[in-house]
Amino acid sequence: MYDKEQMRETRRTLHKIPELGFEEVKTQRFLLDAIAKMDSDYLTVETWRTGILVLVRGSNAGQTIGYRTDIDGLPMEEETGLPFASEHEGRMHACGHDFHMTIALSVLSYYAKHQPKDHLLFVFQPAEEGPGGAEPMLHSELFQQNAPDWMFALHIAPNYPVGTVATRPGLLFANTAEFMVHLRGRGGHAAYPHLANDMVVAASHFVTQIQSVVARRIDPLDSAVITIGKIESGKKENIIAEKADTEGTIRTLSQEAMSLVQDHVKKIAAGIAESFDCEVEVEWGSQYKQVWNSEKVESFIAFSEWSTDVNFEPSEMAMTGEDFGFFLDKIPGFMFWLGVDSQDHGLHDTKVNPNEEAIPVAVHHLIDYIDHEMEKET
Ligand SMILES: CC(=O)N[C@@H](CCC[C@H](N)C(=O)O)C(=O)O
Repeated sequence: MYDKEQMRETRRTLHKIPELGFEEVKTQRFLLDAIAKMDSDYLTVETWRTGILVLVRGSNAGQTIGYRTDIDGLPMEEETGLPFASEHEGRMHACGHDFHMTIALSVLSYYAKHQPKDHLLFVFQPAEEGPGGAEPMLHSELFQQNAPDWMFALHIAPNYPVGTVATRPGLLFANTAEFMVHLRGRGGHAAYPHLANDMVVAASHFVTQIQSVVARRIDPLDSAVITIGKIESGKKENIIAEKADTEGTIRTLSQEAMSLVQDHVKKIAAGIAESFDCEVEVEWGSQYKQVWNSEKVESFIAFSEWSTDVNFEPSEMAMTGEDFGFFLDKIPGFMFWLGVDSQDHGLHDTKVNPNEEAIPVAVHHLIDYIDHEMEKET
């Protein structure tokens, strides 16, 4: 198995080469090379787009256990100042997928040397941050040929200390929907607003008005979030902008709340077009299913509570999204948080710096847990 030093080196190499969803060419190459070096005659390695599926054939299999890691980075400029910071301009592993991949590779390298009793399917999935690799991968012939009986995955958690694993039965992560709103008016001179049709003002009203959906349309005992993460408009202080493009994401705990919010985003956009006498187009991007932990999570919770190597915390639901929800919609399993102690800078922060000590903790806990699950079946 990888030793601590190899884990650190692997993580740092991956950290330097973040790539966006379905562009993970270097990442895939790196992973394939690392897997090839494991040189085991009971591994079957197949690629699916920029992802990889590795089947570890068990010696006396009664089940197939799936373990998934995501492999893509984010469109962000890293500001950590670390010596192994991203070498790809405008790209960063700011959501821990470099950790996730390193952990998956390390666990795989262990089973490449110690043949498991059951089959293990390692899923290196592209495009979690968007446009979403899980859904098409799940439906691919390749995945279906080796579909696991149950599967699980982890996500780093900056708010928990190293050594902590946290999860809960049922809903863990929210339903998500990306949307883009394009407003088109008439540009002009800053001194003559009455002759133009200002899309900065229209977009500002849109952004403010949609916040009232959460405050006034969602049952206070339910929950929703609407975040506009990007606005693009205008060229100069004295030119009235003829267009504004906004991008946002909706998060809800229920599918009903999701439909309601989406409906109101459309209505408000139409209202803005009417009152500002402009054109509007609402475009929907990827929509992820909630992450729902099946009863299988109980075995992980019990095992983690009993283990002296980790500290188990019952976690709250989170408004983060994860396309692993598509796998869990069809296959029993669960997701859990892994503490990486980056309190000042969280996920999607240009300065997030998770503690690498969490990697061996996760690797050993995963191997112990998988071994325990395989022993139960004998
Ligand atoms: C764990 C995490 O941060 N996941 C992402 C998933 C992206 C969902 C999609 N691109 C969207 O923005 O709706 C997250 O932002 O929660």
